[in-house]
Amino acid sequence: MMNSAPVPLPDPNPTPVLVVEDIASVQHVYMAQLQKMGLVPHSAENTRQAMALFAQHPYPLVLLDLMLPDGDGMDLIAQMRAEAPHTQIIVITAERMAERAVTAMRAGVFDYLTKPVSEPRLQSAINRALAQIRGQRASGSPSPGAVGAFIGQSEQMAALYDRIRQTATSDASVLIVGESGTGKEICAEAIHRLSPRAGNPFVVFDCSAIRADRFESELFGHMRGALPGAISDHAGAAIRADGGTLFLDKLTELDTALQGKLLRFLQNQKVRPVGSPTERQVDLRILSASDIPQQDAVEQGKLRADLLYRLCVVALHIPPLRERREDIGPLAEHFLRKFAAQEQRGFTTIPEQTLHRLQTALWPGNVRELMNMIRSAVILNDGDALTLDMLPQISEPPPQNDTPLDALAAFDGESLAQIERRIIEYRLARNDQSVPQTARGLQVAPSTLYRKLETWRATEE
Ligand SMILES: Nc1ncnc2c1ncn2[C@@H]1O[C@H](COP(=O)(O)OP(=O)(O)OP(=O)(O)O)[C@@H](O)[C@H]1O
Repeated sequence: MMNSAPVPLPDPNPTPVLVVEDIASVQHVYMAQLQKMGLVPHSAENTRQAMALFAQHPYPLVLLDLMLPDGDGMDLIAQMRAEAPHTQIIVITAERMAERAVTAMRAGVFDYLTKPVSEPRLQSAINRALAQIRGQRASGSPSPGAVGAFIGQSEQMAALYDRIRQTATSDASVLIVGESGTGKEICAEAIHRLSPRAGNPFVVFDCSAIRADRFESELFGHMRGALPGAISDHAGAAIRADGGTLFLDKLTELDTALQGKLLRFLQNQKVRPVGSPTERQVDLRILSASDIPQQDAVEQGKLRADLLYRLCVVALHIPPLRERREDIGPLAEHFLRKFAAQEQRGFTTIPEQTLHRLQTALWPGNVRELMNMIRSAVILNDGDALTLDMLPQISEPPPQNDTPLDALAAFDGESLAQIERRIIEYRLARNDQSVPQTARGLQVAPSTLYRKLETWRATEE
């Protein structure tokens, strides 16, 4: 019997690597080396090609020449790190200037090699970068399982990514529920990009921006002359999305009469543009989003129950940012890098004090609010560190739970139900009787409060 050494099994998911190098012979050497190491190399000759490939696939590893025919590789570093903060970049350049090496390392590159690079040196740098990538994945720290444009590895978000992956392969309708700015649109886009329809269009239909008299023309399109001002044929959202995904954003802001029309269309997916004599069958996957929990929306008369059943085969909930504070740091760092690169500012760090304040703020506008605040701080300031004085709009942290025990004595002798009622009524009074606002503050669904109010009213009658 032959006694051979065990042959390593091929890696079922080989790592794709982007090689950005304009000299064909050099590019060939790197590609051969990467293939020998069981990796999958893709090549780009210039910054334009590199960013086009990178936009399709944020490569975990990039080998990058700095002198490219259409630009400086340093700009690519900034853009790639802004798009995909966990990508490892190995610079291989003929430039020996120490200053450039320092700048590149500061910009976050993994290694800086000068040409000519020996095979063992290159192999060792690649192996170390791969170990780092594997380490990140194993430790679960930077976005191992994140989907699409999402940043954040809290337990809640990791569970959401799993559900997104599961639902992506099906053709079922998905309703995405979450407060404004939590990432419902990027969730919908991630589902589409992971689905078998990814090669076809993803079209957003913003229900809040539709005038009642334009609903059909926006959704189904119109023929020239069919409406005042219709100077040419117009393809509606349903036709533009044919074969792909139609995302109905801000669903509950659609007038309920129009919701009936939408339901009829969803039942047969037949489109007749305004003014057209003929009907056309389309093939769409429907995703939709609401910032009100679905049952509350039905109870409040903002969503027809029959439409909900059609649109919500699966419901996905995106938690508000205040319920996943561990995501705030990675998100803030991502936005800081991204906007610093975009605005050509030198920001690289968020000091502990700023981070703490970001992590304890309430963020009623969720990730969008955090993003906009960092963007404006970057535009209006410069420096290395994002200091607190650059974030004047940041809200005060919620008061600590240090209610003096004496204050609680006011509830002595009352049942838990009575105390709850007093607190709810107090908060409602402070919020001008707004149930949604009070529910947000108490971190319960508005339906919970509506039900309680109803019960109290009934017991008083
Ligand atoms: N987890 C996240 N990681 C990175 N960017 C995020 C994340 N969540 C939201 N964003 C960004 O925040 C902004 C708001 O996200 P998005 O438009 O998807 O929110 P939304 O829930 O659809 O809001 P609205 O209900 O107001 O339409 C976008 O620029 C999006 O890219």
